[in-house]
Amino acid sequence: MVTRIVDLRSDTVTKPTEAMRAAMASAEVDDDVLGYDPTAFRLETEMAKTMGKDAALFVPSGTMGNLISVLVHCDVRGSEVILGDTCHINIFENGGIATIGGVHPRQVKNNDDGTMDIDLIEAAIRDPMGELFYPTTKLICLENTHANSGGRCLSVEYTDRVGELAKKHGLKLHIDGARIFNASVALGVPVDRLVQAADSVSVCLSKGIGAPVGSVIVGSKNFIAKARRLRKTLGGGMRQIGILCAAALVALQENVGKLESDHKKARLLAGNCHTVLDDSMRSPDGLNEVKGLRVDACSVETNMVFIDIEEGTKTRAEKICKYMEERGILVMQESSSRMRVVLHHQISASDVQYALSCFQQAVAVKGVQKEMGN
Ligand SMILES: Cc1ncc(COP(=O)(O)O)c(C=O)c1O
Ligand SMILES: C[C@@H](O)[C@H](N)C(=O)O
Repeated sequence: MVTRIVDLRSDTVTKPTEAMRAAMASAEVDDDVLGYDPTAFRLETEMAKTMGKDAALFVPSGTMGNLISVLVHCDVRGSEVILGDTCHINIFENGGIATIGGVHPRQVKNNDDGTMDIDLIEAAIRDPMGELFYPTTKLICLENTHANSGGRCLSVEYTDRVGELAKKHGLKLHIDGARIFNASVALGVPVDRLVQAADSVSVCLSKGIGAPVGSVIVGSKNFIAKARRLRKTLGGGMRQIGILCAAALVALQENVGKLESDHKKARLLAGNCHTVLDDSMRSPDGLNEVKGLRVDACSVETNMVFIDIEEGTKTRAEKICKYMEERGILVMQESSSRMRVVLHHQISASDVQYALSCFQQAVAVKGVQKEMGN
């Protein structure tokens, strides 16, 4: 009988802490459409300062944060945005920038590390001489950390170079910073420096930061004024949102300092990276030593681990996920041969060891071994 659920599906699954619930219950609130909810104002002021931008706006989700940001930058018909082919905006947001915003996506291949080659970005910029035929390039989007690359971090040097390219061509730069704090902690770069080159950033508070709901977009005062209006257009203008913002303020205080521990737990689960020299990061064994599974432990930079089923094994991800779920461990199935686990502050080191042992059993169990031809 399962007595405890170890939820590794995502860092979006965390439950509000008692401190968050207490803050929600006592939050000072007002109508944020007719004026300013005072707690929302506090959160937005804090986030603008933290991110090094002039203004900020609370939004219900990261998806809406990205949509609003793209639509503010791409404000004329026929606009085009350059973005990665495996980025969240392109894969997981229902194509909202096109279906709702009429913005044309111009995909550039994402590299394994989440970057796009800068020369390919530049090659994707439309030549104004062809304006009779071409959409108009208005925006470049980056994603840091890059989720579909396994939570890989974009360096500040790379981000600055893309920013210089955008400026050179009169374009804007938006960063989908759903997990920007994870990148900041992993890189050891202050978050405001990491996004310095960006005109706008969408930051999820409901992921590793652990708030129950919400994201914040940051940018110039003029950008945020337009974003506020667009949020209302999209139905995101909400009334006494101080109840949600109070939890986010607590989350920012409580959890940014725990992100490094989330990363360590991810490395513990993934296993040794052959290039790791620091023994404090070594783990005696990890998923990368489990026969039948393949994990690139060296690509684990933050809180995500992608787990592939080795070539030649006949088991499938859904079988392993089911086996794990029967033991109280929830894992995200990415495909028939790929699974993802995401670490967060409500996963303990003992949970990690339990998950590791269950994965080992899952691929050692007779049925699976037989299928694996052992
Ligand atoms: C990289 C990235 N961007 C944006 C989002 C969207 O955030 P939300 O789920 O709050 O809409 C997510 C995940 O949810 C994400 O992983
Ligand atoms: C699934 C995806 O939309 C979500 N952002 C996650 O990483 O869990």
